Amino acid sequence: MEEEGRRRRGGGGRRRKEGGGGEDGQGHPEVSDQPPFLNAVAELSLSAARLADLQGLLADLKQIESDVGREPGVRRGPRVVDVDVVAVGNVQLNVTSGKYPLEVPHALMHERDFVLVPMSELCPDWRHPRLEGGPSVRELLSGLQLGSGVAAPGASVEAWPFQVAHVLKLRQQLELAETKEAKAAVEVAQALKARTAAAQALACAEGVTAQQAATKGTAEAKIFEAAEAEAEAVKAEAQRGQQFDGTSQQSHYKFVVQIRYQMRPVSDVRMELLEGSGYAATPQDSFSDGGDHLKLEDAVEEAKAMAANGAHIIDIGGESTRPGAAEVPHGEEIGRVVPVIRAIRGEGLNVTVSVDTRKAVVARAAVEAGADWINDVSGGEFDPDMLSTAAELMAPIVLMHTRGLPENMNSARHYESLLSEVTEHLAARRRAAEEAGVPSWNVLLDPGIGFAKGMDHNLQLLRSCAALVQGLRPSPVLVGASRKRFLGTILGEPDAKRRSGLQTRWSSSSSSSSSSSSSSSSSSSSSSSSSSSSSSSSSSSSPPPPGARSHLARPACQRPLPPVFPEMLAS
Ligand SMILES: Nc1ncnc2c1ncn2[C@@H]1O[C@H](COP(=O)(O)OP(=O)(O)OP(=O)(O)O)[C@@H](O)[C@H]1O
Ligand SMILES: Nc1nc2c(c(=O)[nH]1)N=C(CO)CN2
Repeated sequence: MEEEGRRRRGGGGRRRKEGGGGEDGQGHPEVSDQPPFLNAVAELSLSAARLADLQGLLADLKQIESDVGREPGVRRGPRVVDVDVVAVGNVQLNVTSGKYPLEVPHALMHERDFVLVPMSELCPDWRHPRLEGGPSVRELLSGLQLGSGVAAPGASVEAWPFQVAHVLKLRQQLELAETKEAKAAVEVAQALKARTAAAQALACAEGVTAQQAATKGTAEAKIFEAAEAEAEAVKAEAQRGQQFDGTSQQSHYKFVVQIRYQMRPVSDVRMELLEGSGYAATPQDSFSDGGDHLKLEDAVEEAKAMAANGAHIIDIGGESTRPGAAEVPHGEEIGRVVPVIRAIRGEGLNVTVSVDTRKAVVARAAVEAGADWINDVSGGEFDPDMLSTAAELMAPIVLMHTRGLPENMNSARHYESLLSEVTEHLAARRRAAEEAGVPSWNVLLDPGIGFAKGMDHNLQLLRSCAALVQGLRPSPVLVGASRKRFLGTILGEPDAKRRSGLQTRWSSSSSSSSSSSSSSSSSSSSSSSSSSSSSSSSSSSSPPPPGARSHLARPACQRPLPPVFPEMLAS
């Protein structure tokens, strides 16, 4: 009761933020170790029928949560979406029976900064009908210590997590609708649209384009469609001149709904193998395709085979990044990559097409030809126009860690503290990208395995993937390790083409630690190097190559999902 009494006096005495640990005031432990949420509130007007059946309304909200993909889990724990009724005008309700008990206003709304901050923009003068003195949202907020990640209204946008800034931006862009109700409904739709930003980040992490994500009937697409339908319905009702709250005092029965989307759990951000990193339109220059892909048709066939074998990302490069490689003039580079990108796009393959280039003009030509994202091994440092070009193209960009140029990077391998130097460098590159106008959700970071790094550095970075992901959150982290030289050293396989077997082993969950790569069966064929050999090789029973370490052979990757490196390599 004491607890309850304190809670009901308002925000002044209690200073808690979700995720702060302890209990939540309702006997549910807070789950502090979870990814951040995108928080929004929206105000809608209720129809008379809805007002008479608020539990039915809650049931519908629960249905939306489930449609979006929420599954039963730990109370207050990670959830992809949470839609709560915050308040309904000055209604006070506490129904404890039924499938969905309902307390209105929401029992904890007055002590949640993530509710009060957005609410203070929407309806700062709404008064809590149950708390002593009927404090307004403004007053409740002023008595509350803000948690990190939530800024006071009016604070600079930089202080906000990017998701919230995005919601704000959308709100500013709102057109004035004819009626208050329609405006509110459109606003919900707009706020939900903010999710597309997150969708894009997820799409990057999952190796699909945002466009594909939106057309795939994903959670994001569904909720957005639902919100738009709602907006249309309310608009239509408004046009018919109906009242929505069943009373003549519409503003009393505004219904405030809180919508929280949880960002993808960081531990779940998948480390993509940069499939096909050796797949270049430049046979003489490519670091590991051995000159197999001279012809466009071969390149397309290879791309098809890779996609069929579960590749999520196909990286097209027209300039080798191998140590010592020389620069290719940009016109020539464009001539190498653009036809391949066009041809692959023409095949309609469900893969992310990445263009591996350090040059802005090449990136532009490639994106215009259909590439989904830019992969810049110089982290945007080689060409001063790269980051602004990515911003202008609204293209996601992979920023990789390296030092110097491919010509001299091998002489820049001294690190005092590898992990922190790589992490700090990447964080600085991300800041530079943001300053150039690239939204942070369009940035992917890559530690650059093999770039200004020796064998031990590579292994240390791979073992530290979890720390990298943690240190670089919330950006997706991408790792390209397939067929690199250090793997050949470990496996005793100097021929890059034959190293594809390592990937095969990773991807073959049924293989035992002693089963080996059989890329030899296909590596001599011009159209089946790289990951295309994986399906044929899983049946192999040839002995492990000399020097193969059993821990690397641990099966982990279940196609089509790519492996998570930390799980794979941490011993
Ligand atoms: N105003 C309200 N809005 C939403 N749910 C409510 C409300 N009042 C009571 N509930 C009840 O709370 C229960 C748990 O809600 P939910 O599953 O959204 O919890 P949660 O997401 O873990 O926590 P919360 O929503 O409090 O952040 C539901 O079964 C619902 O019936
Ligand atoms: N982002 C990224 N791009 C690459 C990488 C890599 O590891 N990461 N490796 C390559 C071949 O050495 C070529 N391109």
